[in-house]
Amino acid sequence: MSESVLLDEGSTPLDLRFSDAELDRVHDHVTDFIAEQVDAAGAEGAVIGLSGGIDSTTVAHLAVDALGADGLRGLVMPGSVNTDENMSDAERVAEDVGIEYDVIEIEPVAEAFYDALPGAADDRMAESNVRVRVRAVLNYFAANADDRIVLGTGNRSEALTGYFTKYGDGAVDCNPIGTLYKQQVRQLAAHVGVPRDLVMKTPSAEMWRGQTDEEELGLDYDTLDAVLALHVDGPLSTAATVRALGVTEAQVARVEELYESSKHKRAMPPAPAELSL
Ligand SMILES: Nc1ncnc2c1ncn2[C@@H]1O[C@H](COP(=O)(O)OP(=O)(O)OC[C@H]2O[C@@H]([n+]3cccc(C(=O)O)c3)[C@H](O)[C@@H]2O)[C@@H](O)[C@H]1O
Ligand SMILES: Nc1ncnc2c1ncn2[C@@H]1O[C@H](COP(=O)(O)OP(=O)(O)OP(=O)(O)O)[C@@H](O)[C@H]1O
Ligand SMILES: [Mg+2]
Repeated sequence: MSESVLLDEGSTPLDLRFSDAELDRVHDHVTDFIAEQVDAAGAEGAVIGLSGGIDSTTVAHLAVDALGADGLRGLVMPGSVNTDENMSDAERVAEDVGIEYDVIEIEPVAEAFYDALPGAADDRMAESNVRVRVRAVLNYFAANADDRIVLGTGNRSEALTGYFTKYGDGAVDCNPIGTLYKQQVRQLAAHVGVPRDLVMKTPSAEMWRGQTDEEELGLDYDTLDAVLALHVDGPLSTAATVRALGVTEAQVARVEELYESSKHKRAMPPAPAELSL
């Protein structure tokens, strides 16, 4: 099946997909970026956490195109919430791209944190963010030990909505797909040969059982991407965005709220202005 047939399913409020020629250029731009980042760090290669989801799968394919299979090490890190299907997909991705990978059970590490601060894990988000941050520590443990950098898998849609854990999956050395909306990541995934079932998989952070990104965000990714592109990244007012996309004012307001409330995640931690003494 051709890529265009694969991705033509369903209708999107705004088509942000690249032409075939653009897609080749995006591929080369991103693989050059990965190679340059490793080179600039004077590192031997890169580390990536593999979840079986489309973002990490796409970055793994691009990184192997950039660095060769020896240049990338995968970490598959199941916790109590991850489904067996996702974890076996993550291993399948590592095998498909031919990289060495480790499978590390994170629950004992996370449990040590829960025991260290009794009661804090009663808050579901606090508990879930610990697992995400445990994975970040392990990524850096592997990177430090092997002289590698940590590849992020964050995309533009997640960055603009703050849909990541601060110093968790956001703790990385670079974000190769960080300028691409989710819709474009899906297209690039098909372009680099990611199997169809992974391209079409429902995005999930797997913070808790049954979680889906779209349910938690309150919008489907195609609508989110469209509002981000026209209103947050683009020049259109709320009213013009509503007219252009056929979305509701409430949907635009939701995107604005996500964007505004997550500004702190896109900035260096602030310090007071320098005092002249
Ligand atoms: N205005 C502000 N200025 C400075 N700092 C501020 C702040 N507001 C909160 N904070 C700090 O940020 C913390 C909250 O941020 P954070 O710890 O990230 O936690 P939070 O944003 O509450 O939760 C993480 C979100 O990202 C989603 N996520 C996580 C991981 C992976 C994925 C995925 O797509 O795979 C998605 C997750 O489902 C959830 O919606 C606060 O505890 C506080 O320390
Ligand atoms: N169980 C896991 N093992 C290893 N890495 C993980 C695991 N869960 C999450 N990660 C890392 O955290 C990143 C953020 O998760 P996220 O869900 O946004 O991406 P994804 O799973 O690759 O794609 P999707 O958003 O479509 O589910 C992943 O891309 C991966 O690098
Ligand atoms: Mg996921």
